[in-house]
Amino acid sequence: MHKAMTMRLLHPASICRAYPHRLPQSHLLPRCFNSFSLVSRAQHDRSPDTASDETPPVVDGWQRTVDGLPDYTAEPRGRAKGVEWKLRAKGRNFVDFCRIKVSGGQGGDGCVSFHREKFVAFGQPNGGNGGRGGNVIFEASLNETSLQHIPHTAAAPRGVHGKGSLMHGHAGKDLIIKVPMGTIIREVPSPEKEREADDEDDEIFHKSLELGETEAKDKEMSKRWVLYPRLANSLTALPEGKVNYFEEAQAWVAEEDRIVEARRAAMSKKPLVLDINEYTDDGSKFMVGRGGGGGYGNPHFLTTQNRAPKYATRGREGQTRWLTLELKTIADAGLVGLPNAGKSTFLQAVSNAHPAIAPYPFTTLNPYIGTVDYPDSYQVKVADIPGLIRGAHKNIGLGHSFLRHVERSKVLVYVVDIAAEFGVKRQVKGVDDWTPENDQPDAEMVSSDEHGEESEQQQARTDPTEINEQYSQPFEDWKTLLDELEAYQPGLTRRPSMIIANKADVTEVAPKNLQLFQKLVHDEWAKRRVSAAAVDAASATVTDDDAKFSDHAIKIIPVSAKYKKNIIKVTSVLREIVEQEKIKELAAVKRKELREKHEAEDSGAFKATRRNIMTN
Ligand SMILES: Nc1nc2c(ncn2[C@@H]2O[C@H](COP(=O)(O)OP(=O)(O)OP(=O)(O)O)[C@@H](O)[C@H]2O)c(=O)[nH]1
Ligand SMILES: [Mg+2]
Repeated sequence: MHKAMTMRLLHPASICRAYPHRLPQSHLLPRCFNSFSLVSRAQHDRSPDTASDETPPVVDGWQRTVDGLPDYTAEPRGRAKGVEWKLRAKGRNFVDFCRIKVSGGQGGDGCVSFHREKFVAFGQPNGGNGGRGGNVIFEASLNETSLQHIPHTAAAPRGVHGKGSLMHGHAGKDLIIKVPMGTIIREVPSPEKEREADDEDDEIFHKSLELGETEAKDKEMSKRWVLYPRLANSLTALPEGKVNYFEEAQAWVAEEDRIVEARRAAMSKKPLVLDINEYTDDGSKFMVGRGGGGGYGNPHFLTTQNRAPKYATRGREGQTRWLTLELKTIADAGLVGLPNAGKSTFLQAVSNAHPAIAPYPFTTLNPYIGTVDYPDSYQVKVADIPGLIRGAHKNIGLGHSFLRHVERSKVLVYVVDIAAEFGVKRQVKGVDDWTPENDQPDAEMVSSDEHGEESEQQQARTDPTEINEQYSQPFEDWKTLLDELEAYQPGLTRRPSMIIANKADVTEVAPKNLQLFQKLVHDEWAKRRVSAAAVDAASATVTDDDAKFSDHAIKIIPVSAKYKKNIIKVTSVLREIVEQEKIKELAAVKRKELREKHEAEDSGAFKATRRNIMTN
């Protein structure tokens, strides 16, 4: 009985080793645990109850037909839950935004100690200083691609306390956290709630203890000072005529504290903002949490009058900051398109990347970067992002926060499915089933104009191609993309752009669609440029080159990403635009550097004159 109970508690692997003769034939399989599960599954398959079950058994992820063959018409289990599961943002292991609390390590405490030796009655003070606390440092790294590894709190280790015989404590080790290129670090105010809760906790603690006045004073003192045993008693009962050197030392330390506080306040006047961009070198380091200084050992307070100081200071607290980290991928071109437009297929066709490609929406969940290699070793980085859908700015679909990954791209590449037809491609189950019918206007609008809404709905139910010959589904898709980009960041669509009319191999509809699409796009682009120029002229504030509307006409290139047709043309056009933009950007950077240099020179001259005036 006892043996049987023990067996039940044992891990299957250990049972394998302990009782090999009790196992079925399958114990010869390499892993015991697998053998058990296989046996149980085999038994399950054989049992008559299971055979009569209404739902067919699932093996290797595929449902089985009545004959026991895999039913390839049914979706595999994992995939069936795909879209809904993804929409709930489950299973995402890519993090592009996070908040972190960094705190530098506290300094080590100084030590109170005196030299002890035979025949030396009163040895000199020899307590060592404490080591400084470790710093929290961010290091720009090309090897990181996500913020997943960033901890919620990062505290550097504290400095080691000083010891007797003048042994200084060593400094705490710096905590180095690698952050990917393209990360923007911003300091944010510390959450108020937490601070209040902390204060309350302290108060409750003090009240519960009901500390007496002297006890509370001692407690306060021990936060800053390390005192020799029974020093406090000797100070209170100081004989007349004796000087209290401890008060003198307290005044020095208070003065130093004031200076340190003032310096810290001056340094933290402006909240920290760091941009680790493409001009940052790999391995560059940025200190974000400074460690506190170490405490002084008692020799620090030695004077000609006071030969035996019996006090040392504690280490200072490290700097604490709350930071947000936002990763904005750096690429030369960003692919923007509806789900299933073929963005990932295009990336695979032009670059060395192998993103996931499948005929269901939101295959791509995380940005993916591919590099297009040209014969002369020139490279263009292209970022593939999840698909955008109408209403993404209202958090429909996967939302639009992932657009931060094309925000820094020099060129926007719209990928449009040129074979799209009204009501055909929108019947994909899940998210992509938007039609003009279920795009209901806002509740306020409904109440204000009920009759108008009715007639609008009636119109929307019919096929727009029947009413309007100029209706083009690819054009509507492209406009959706523009609207969503503008909703994310006004002015983003002014960037240099090109359009890839993908799926041009679908010859039944693509050529007809392309003609109408080209005409409509060119008209719309011209209209946008004119209105943008008018807005710029009205507001004289637009001086930045980036904010101006891109000066070239938008190019539309028919492509078949799946069959790799017209790829050379599209990559050469892409390179042309990227090169132009790089030249412009470089010129802007040089201008900025020159301006900064002049400013520095001017301020230097001013300082020199001031010094001259002071010395004269
Ligand atoms: N006929 C044809 N099919 C294509 C072409 N390009 C892509 N497809 C198909 O379109 C489907 C979707 O392709 P993806 O590359 O996954 O589309 P995506 O835009 O990355 O989609 P999401 O990642 O969901 O946003 C796949 O079944 C592709 O085989 C093309 O040029 N011609
Ligand atoms: Mg994709």
